[in-house]
Amino acid sequence: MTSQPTGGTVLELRGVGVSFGGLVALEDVSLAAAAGTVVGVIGPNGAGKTTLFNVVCGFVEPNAGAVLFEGSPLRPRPHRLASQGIARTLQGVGLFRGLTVLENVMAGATHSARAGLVSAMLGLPRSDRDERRLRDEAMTLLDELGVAEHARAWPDTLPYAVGKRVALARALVARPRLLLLDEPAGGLGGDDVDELAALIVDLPARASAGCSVMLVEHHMDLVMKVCDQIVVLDFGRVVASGTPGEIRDNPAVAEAYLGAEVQS
Ligand SMILES: Nc1ncnc2c1ncn2[C@@H]1O[C@H](COP(=O)(O)OP(=O)(O)OP(=O)(O)O)[C@@H](O)[C@H]1O
Repeated sequence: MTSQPTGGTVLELRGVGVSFGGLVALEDVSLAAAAGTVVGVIGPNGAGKTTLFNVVCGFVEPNAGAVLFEGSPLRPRPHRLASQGIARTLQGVGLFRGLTVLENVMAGATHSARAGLVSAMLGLPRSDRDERRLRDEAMTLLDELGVAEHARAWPDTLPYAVGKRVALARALVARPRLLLLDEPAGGLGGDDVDELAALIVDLPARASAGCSVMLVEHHMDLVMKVCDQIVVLDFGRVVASGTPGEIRDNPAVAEAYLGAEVQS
């Protein structure tokens, strides 16, 4: 890996290491995610995938290496992530139960609204124009993701697959330049996974606000379908990276998964 940021690289990890006490969760991990692409991070259980995401989000501080976002050192702060241009969806759904679907999506953009939902919750004055703009943006996203009819519903009443889409809308409303998807297909059935794949493939090229995508996923079928580049972790190290075709044929990948159940 070069020491100069390459043009068009949105996220770069250089020699990142993370230890939890004596346990090495990531060791000398280097990877680069090109702008406008979908990058998959795969590997058996305990390989370090979630830890890698947590490093990018600032939940875990690496004890070695560097993280660069758009060529500059990234000092991620979980509470400021959206304003730094990064959004993340969680495993499961993770919507706020006390807010409607529309309010949940609006809450994803509070950093960009001069006075947003947080102000509203705190009873602070806010600009009607800001709120209208945010509401429109949130509705547009729900519409794009095919779940606008649920805008006034409460999260608890939603079918699981709809909840996942709402969570995606909430992440997208902040117009991230990098979107981290943590097991987006988890808990979804076959048809829903296919529809999700189509949505993910389109994310980098969205007219309103395209973004690069990095995803952690056990669902191999989805990974192979949507990713431009795949990074394979095993015991905290990168054991392979390449296109889906290269990864499929890589013996080191088969070895990493030997004995591990691969969901397809
Ligand atoms: N906060 C923590 N404290 C101690 N050990 C941790 C912590 N977080 C992760 N680990 C350990 O680090 C290693 C990597 O875990 P991580 O959750 O990143 O793997 P993963 O690839 O996401 O696994 P899975 O596919 O099961 O979610 C594991 O051995 C895990 O037990």
